[in-house]
Amino acid sequence: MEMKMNGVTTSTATVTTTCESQNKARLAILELAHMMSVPMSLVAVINLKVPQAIWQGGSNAPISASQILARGGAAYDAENLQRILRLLASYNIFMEHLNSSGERKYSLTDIGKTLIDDAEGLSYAYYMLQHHQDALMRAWPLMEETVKDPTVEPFKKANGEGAISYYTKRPDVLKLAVKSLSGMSIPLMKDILDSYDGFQGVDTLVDVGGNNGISLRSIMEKYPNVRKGINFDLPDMVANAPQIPGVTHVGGDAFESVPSGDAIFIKWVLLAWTDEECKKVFQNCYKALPANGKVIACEPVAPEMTDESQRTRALLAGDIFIMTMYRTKGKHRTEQQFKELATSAGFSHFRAFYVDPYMAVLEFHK
Ligand SMILES: C[S@@+](CC[C@H](N)C(=O)[O-])C[C@H]1O[C@@H](n2cnc3c(N)ncnc32)[C@H](O)[C@@H]1O
Repeated sequence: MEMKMNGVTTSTATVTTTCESQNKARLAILELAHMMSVPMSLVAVINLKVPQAIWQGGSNAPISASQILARGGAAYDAENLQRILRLLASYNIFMEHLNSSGERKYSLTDIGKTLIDDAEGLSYAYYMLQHHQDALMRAWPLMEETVKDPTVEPFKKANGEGAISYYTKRPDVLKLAVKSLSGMSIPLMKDILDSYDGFQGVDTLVDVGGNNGISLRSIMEKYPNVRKGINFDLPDMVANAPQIPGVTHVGGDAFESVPSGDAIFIKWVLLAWTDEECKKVFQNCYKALPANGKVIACEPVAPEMTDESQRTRALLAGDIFIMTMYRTKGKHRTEQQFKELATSAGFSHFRAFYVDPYMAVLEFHK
């Protein structure tokens, strides 16, 4: 609607729209200012064992905050737990069931169920705990340092040493790190192996940066043609790796050399290295492979376009995590960046398979 007063034309529609967009902007910035409440609430419910109290071996029947606490047997504050659960319900981690008398009960959504341990005692809960432990939390306030001085990682500035050396010196921290990696790997490997068949025809498979060998185990269970698995990682990492039929654990440094095999698997490793380091490892892989050999990398692939989708946000947030914790110049790379790195090390053919929303399988053929 247009109004003319004293020769000035005012449009109420425009005023309303401007006002609405300013309100939305103020709301958005407040949500961001309080964002830390979300991961810290998740950590709190994991530590309080709330998901298991609701899950009860699969019943997942809605229960109230006081019933959740009663199942744990502790006389804790139900009102405050309910406040945490309400926030997490707004992020679709719990489903809130509000009855006519105003009582709130909670069950687990699909996201909440990722926090429930499987038969091996693994889940995404350990990934949440790993990412929010004290040593990592100390590094976050130093993130701006990556812009001012990209030569030293904030993690190192905060803790006096790099992340891997920090983990390997502390048995409890290392245990959590390994559990968090395994909890992510098992469902991811299942998805990959359901749709990617590039392990067919491989007899000896090397997993570079394979940690405890759990990915090799999944591959060899699905593909019995892989008779020999070589799990290659830093000596401190393989020192206590579990025995897996057909798998030999080998300690070493991928920047120096990698063991030979028909194919080389490398998952969730390249992201933590600089371009120069990746090139060096690609060159070492090239030397270790036969004429028709291939590298099968499984890494997050950054989108070319920036948008507001959950996938883009998860991948870009992961990129900042790497920059802050592992290598200021490690990164989530685009498909094109991966291709250029591998080509510079001599690989001639490249294929990408988007089998998972976060990680893609990238094949580099000799
Ligand atoms: C993020 S973890 C990924 C582990 C495993 N591939 C997975 O997907 O669960 C990175 C691994 O790379 C290993 N690593 C780091 N630097 C290495 C090096 N120079 N040579 C061999 N392995 C290395 C680490 O010890 C760690 O186990």
